Amino acid sequence: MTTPPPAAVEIQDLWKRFGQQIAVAGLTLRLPSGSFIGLVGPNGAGKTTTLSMVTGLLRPDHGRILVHGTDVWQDPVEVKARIGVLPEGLRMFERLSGRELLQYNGRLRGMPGAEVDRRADELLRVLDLAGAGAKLVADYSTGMRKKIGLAAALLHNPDVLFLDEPFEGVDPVSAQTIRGVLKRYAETGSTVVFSSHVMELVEQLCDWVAVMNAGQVVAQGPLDTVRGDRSLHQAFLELVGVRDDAAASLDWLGAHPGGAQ
Ligand SMILES: Nc1ncnc2c1ncn2[C@@H]1O[C@H](COP(=O)(O)OP(=O)(O)OP(=O)(O)O)[C@@H](O)[C@H]1O
Repeated sequence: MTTPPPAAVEIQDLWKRFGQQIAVAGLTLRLPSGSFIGLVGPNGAGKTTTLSMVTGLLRPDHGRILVHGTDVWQDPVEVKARIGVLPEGLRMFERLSGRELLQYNGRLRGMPGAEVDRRADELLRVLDLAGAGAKLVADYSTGMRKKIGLAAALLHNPDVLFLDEPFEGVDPVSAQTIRGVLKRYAETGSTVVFSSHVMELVEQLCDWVAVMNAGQVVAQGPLDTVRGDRSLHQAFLELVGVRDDAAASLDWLGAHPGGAQ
């Protein structure tokens, strides 16, 4: 019997409630180190809430989260030094240029200035932002914002990278660039955890998948085990219980025989 790889992230009985809404309901999850992990689930499943709690941005009501064995909420400084985060709806310092943003992030993390400059140059070049390094972040497009956010998350070479929908609103060329950077990062034995709605992308990139529904994990494991002999798309629809008849009651929609009503 082979021993399983150590956990990069271990979540035990995690709960989060917003008023009447239970967003995360007793979630338990183990994400192996050195894996490329896809977190999938329908809208409102609790992915962003979970990632926010795992990365120390949102305090859980209950439960425990360990990143490489360190408790996120008991020892946040140590954990935050080891992780990189690209949150959803990333808020950035809009009046800094892309390069200044990276320099600021690097200095905040205590890195020497010369090393920050060297890495910032390389990241800007690899992410096709070299020509936009002096442009204000406020003037960046959606895809450029994702890329500079990714650069900021990678700058200190974290052990684990958390990305909330990194490909949302990104064109195919930029998506390819981001994919290349993430693959290169994962090949070094680091761990990537990203949420996405694009099953094809998760299938292409990930070797491990966790499927969430209604605040809980309904499947987790190696990609091949979770999808079985189906596509991930099909497995996902079956796991979260797709409703084929959802639109049937919209009998007023379409067909205007006697003119529009
Ligand atoms: N700050 C908040 N206040 C109130 N309810 C919230 C808040 N944040 C999340 N929720 C609710 O918690 C549930 C889970 O939301 P969450 O954003 O975590 O889901 P998600 O899986 O990331 O969804 P999506 O795929 O649409 O981004 C939803 O019902 C949402 O309305």
